Amino acid sequence: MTVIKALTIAGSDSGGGAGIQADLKTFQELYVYGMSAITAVTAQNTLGVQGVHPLPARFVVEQIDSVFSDLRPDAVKTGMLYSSEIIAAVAERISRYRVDKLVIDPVMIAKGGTSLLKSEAVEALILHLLPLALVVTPNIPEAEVMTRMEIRTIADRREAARRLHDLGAANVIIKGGHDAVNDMITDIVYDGTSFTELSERRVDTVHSHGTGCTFAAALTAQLAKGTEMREAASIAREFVQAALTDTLGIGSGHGPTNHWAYAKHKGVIV
Ligand SMILES: Nc1ncnc2c1ncn2[C@@H]1O[C@H](COP(=O)(O)OP(=O)(O)OP(=O)(O)O)[C@@H](O)[C@H]1O
Ligand SMILES: Cc1ncc(CO)c(N)n1
Repeated sequence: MTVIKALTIAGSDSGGGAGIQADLKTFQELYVYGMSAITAVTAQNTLGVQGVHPLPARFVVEQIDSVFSDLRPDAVKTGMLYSSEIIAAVAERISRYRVDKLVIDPVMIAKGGTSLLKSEAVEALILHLLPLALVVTPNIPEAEVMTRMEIRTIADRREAARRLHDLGAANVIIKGGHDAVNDMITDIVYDGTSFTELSERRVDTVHSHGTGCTFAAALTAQLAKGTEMREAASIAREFVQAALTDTLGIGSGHGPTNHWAYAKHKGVIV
């Protein structure tokens, strides 16, 4: 049996719904062996983020080196990176290890409003990391910050995707979860040539903590297996839709999505 492996470089969410925990659960559900390099530890639950404690950049690098020197991953995902020091260090290692399947989820702000990326680090993310991306997966506010444009319509999303591609990301997926207007939620996938729209019915739930991490982790798992970009994005979309629909209903705030739901509904592992 060939074991497919993926590495997530991200922050820890003590509540288990987002960050490293969401990534590893998602990898596991999709039969990918999960590994982690933790950038920051958050004290977090369904009510919000109570504390953030970043790790030194050199210790993030030490974790990455430990993984690569022994367990070469088939794909790498980044999530919360917190500072420009951590971003520069991660980018250097991604280049050094010639990672060709890098998924960047440009995590900036938690749902309750806590910053997970210092504002000074946005430029570093764009300059150092974006050019290394096989795919970047911003939500609408993150895409607005990175492109410095306002995104209202699907045409705006396409323009933002073109700009992020021009900044160096080979593929761009702009997620539509923050579109409060429509009953359908549309993610757009841009490969530098053509656009694909992934539309699903909006799930009306407060239990949506970690959707972004879960989407990018499912995408990473599929890319690690060799699935092509559009198909991988479509499976990731399906994974999140199931995780939002078959809700766990735990916690008294914005609860986690259900990482078991996809396999349960499919009955088989893809
Ligand atoms: N209410 C919803 N119903 C259906 N799909 C949703 C809903 N909210 C988000 N999604 C989907 O979940 C994925 C993540 O999208 P979203 O825009 O919420 O990312 P995000 O803001 O980065 O997530 P997070 O809140 O974890 O930071 C996308 O595939 C999006 O289409
Ligand atoms: C650690 C961590 N990463 C990402 C997110 C975004 O959902 C979060 N809330 N916490």
